[in-house]
Amino acid sequence: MTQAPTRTPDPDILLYDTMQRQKVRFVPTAPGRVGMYLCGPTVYSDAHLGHAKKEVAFDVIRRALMHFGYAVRYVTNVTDVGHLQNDSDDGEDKLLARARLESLEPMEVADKYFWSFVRDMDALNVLKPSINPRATGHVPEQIKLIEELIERGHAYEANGSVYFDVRSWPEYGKLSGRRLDDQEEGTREEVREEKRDPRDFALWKRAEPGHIMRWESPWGLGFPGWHIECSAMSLKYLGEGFDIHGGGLDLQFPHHEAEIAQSEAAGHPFARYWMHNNMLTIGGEKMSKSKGNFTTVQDVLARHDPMVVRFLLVSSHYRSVTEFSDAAFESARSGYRRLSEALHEVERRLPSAPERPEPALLAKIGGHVREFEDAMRDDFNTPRAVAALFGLTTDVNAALNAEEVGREALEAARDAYRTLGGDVLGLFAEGGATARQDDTQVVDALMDLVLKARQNYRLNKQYAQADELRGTLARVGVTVEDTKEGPRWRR
Ligand SMILES: Nc1ncnc2c1ncn2[C@@H]1O[C@H](COP(=O)(O)OP(=O)(O)OP(=O)(O)O)[C@@H](O)[C@H]1O
Ligand SMILES: [Zn+2]
Repeated sequence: MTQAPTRTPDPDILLYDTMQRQKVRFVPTAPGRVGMYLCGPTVYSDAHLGHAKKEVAFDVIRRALMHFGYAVRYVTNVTDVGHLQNDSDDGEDKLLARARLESLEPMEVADKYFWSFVRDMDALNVLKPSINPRATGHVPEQIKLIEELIERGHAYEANGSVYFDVRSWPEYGKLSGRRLDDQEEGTREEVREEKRDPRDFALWKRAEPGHIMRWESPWGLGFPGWHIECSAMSLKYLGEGFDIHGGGLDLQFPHHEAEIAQSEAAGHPFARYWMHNNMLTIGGEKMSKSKGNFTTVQDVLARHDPMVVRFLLVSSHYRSVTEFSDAAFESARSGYRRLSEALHEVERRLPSAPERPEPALLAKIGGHVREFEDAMRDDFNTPRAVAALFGLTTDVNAALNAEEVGREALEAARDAYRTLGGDVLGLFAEGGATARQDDTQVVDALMDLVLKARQNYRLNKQYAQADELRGTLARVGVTVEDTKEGPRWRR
């Protein structure tokens, strides 16, 4: 989704650029337009709440840029090949391992977890990407980039695999400041011998016999390495020197370092700003699949309103750690309720609000809007932005409790909640769990009535009418069964 800008692009946005290690003023290459790339999921298992923190963090950044008048092209990839276990150059492909475990085709695994990811992100009100390219759909682009690197002397073939020659690129390590890492743990002797330097990383891997995800290449049958897809796809869809590249802090090294080296060494200027989200932790440790200390987004959503989950995530800054705990959910729930109840009260009163001048209240509301925007201009400081919404709520509640508030002030308050809390932070979405719960109650009550009516028809031997009711329900996918305990329905 690329929203048409509604205001002149704001020139005063500061963001923390990991490369420059400081907050800098954001100046896009094309005035008013932002190209943004985010490293997306490896689709081999359900997303956990840590993944959601990253997605929500960058969704808010995107929404804020849109709010500040920029048209954003937001590209995030789907890794469906090449991500090997232990994130190294050796080991089994994460998708293949999963496919064997679940007796599925690798592409079934990719689709299953891709759609599960999409459902989770929809529930959390994360905007859909403008482009959502898959690694397997861009193998020719990856091969071309690897060929360019070989031509320029920055990559070499060894035994059907191709490695990036780190020693040929002195800038390698400039993002993370790390210069040495041998990444050799768990690597087979054979792979170690293939590399000229232990830091070299795979651009292309020879497919061992039995490896089913493989493609023809100038180096024989194989598959792309994990890092190269992001360079190939971001450059393809956003162009050289695109604006913002995002991802989790843990991806800085080796993944982002590799992305930069292999793009720039091939002659393609890469991202101009690097943004990294910090981790969601549990008991102080990073939530991660491999540690097994994770809670899936689905499990969380089964217990909590998605808007409360989102509120919890935006209540801490994207560069801060978010600790996952029952207490954190409890406080997010009460915080979110405070805001949403005030908004609902404002909207409830609006249709019958009187016309009356309230300059003092309007000025207060305007002040909170400015505080919110200033916070978001300052490296997307969502905790300060949320505090501004609480400030707004204190003033709005005081006015609502004291007197009948006029239309103009109520409209200003509603717009503040809907635009800042809704459009920018992505809160107050329709159809959140609260709404769903209400719907379930309504549907249950209606179905009770319908089944009682059908029972009455049957008692009165009006079988045609009883069957018609059952038929109508069947057409919308509801089955009625008669059991000893009475009729039951399911869909
Ligand atoms: N706990 C977390 N908090 C924030 N972001 C996270 C967290 N875990 C993973 N991410 C981000 O999600 C993306 C995908 O991560 P990845 O698939 O490696 O998840 P993971 O749980 O760390 O898996 P593994 O333990 O197998 O490495 C990365 O950008 C990563 O930074
Ligand atoms: Zn990436």
